[in-house]
Amino acid sequence: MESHLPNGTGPKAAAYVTAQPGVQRVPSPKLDLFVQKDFLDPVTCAILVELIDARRQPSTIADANGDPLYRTSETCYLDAIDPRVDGLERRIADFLGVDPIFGEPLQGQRYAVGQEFKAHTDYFEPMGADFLKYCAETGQRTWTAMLYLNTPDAGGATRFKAIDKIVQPETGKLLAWNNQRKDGTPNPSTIHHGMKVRAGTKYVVTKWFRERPWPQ
Ligand SMILES: O=C(O)CCC(=O)C(=O)O
Ligand SMILES: [Fe+2]
Repeated sequence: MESHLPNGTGPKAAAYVTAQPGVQRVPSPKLDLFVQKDFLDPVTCAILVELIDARRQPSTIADANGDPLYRTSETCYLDAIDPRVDGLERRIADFLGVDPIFGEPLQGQRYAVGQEFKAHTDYFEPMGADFLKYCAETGQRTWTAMLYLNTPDAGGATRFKAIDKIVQPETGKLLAWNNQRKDGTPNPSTIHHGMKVRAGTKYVVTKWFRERPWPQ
């Protein structure tokens, strides 16, 4: 398998993920977006749902834009000391070919009916007020890996509006994209929207990787 830089950056990053068994690459020249069904088994997904339910707090955002309904979900950090979380973090890093030292702690999100995360990008705006606060030490975000832990009864899809692609939430399905273009600049075509849940509850975990190691 082709290698790329250990933080997941560089022109070969997408080639590495494309070579993973069973992965689907969403065809688009605008961004590197991948879907892997059944990445995690339903029993482990259910355990993670329980961990999120036990720890959830209202979500926050960087570069707050004054819209209190921008991100209405609840969030928690999941502790890598828990062996089930640690195993998943290593599997995600292996899938992307990224060294786990570049990973932020795994984050869980819970969306009740009507909750959403409006259209946004996961990288930090280079000219934004919060850029230095979030990026001075560890650099920009490189890859996002997001795993659906359950299948909500209705709604809760993830929409990539720049490429007109909607991914439906499904227990165990992994979604991963490169937040950078091949030249290392942030890719605005990664803009995505965690759409409103219409019935039931939606649970996801998200893992972001950085250009430089995350302090352990
Ligand atoms: O829940 C979703 O579908 C998207 C979540 C998301 O974009 C994020 O947490 O950054
Ligand atoms: Fe996001």
